[in-house]
Amino acid sequence: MSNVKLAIIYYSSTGINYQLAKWAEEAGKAAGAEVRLVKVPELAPEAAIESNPAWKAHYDATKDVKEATSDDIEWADAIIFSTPTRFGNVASQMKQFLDLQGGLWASGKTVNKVVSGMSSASNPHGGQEATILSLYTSMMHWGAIIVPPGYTDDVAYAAGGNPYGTSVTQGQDGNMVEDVEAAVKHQTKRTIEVAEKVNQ
Ligand SMILES: Cc1cc2nc3c(=O)[nH]c(=O)nc-3n(C[C@H](O)[C@H](O)[C@H](O)COP(=O)(O)O)c2cc1C
Repeated sequence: MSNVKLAIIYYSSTGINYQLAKWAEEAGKAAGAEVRLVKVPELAPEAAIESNPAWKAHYDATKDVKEATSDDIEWADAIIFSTPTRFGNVASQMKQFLDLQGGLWASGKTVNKVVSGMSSASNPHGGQEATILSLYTSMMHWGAIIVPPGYTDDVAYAAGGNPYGTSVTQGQDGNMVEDVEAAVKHQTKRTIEVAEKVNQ
């Protein structure tokens, strides 16, 4: 049984980062952590969502997933973020959520959170690393403890070998190209293990 409280905070428009988040949730529960899976609020205009059937379908399918709040950050010992790449950067929905944590940051409540990031893009080199690095830049300002997966397990290689954080390519058919489930689960387990050490 782990003493770690793990928040998995994601944004997803067509389901890829939701699936990454779900695998992280599974791994977190398997490790005995207390887990919250939450999505950041959607910001896009209704018309944009309606114009994209895959986006609309995912939006409707995940209506019941709880929305992330500052309380989830304050509550968590460890946080796994998952965000799609948008022009090589963190999705604005995720960025908005981070930017709304100024009050928490100012009161020192983001310090020593153990964090790790995941991402996806439609090209194998479409900006996944840059997106995760952008996320980590904000985490440095938070005084968070960043836990990259590195090459701490061979599963990283089969998943495309991104040491910054697990990332995946979304193919033209909308599905994942690489098999990254094991890498997500390893990254989650490792993040929890580091949080356990920090909690000691
Ligand atoms: C506005 C916009 C910008 C995007 N920018 C990139 C990009 O820079 N590189 C890339 O490979 N894919 C890009 N994509 C594709 C998305 O990253 C991809 O569809 C996403 O990772 C799927 O994740 P999701 O299903 O969780 O939303 C972009 C998509 C949109 C809508």
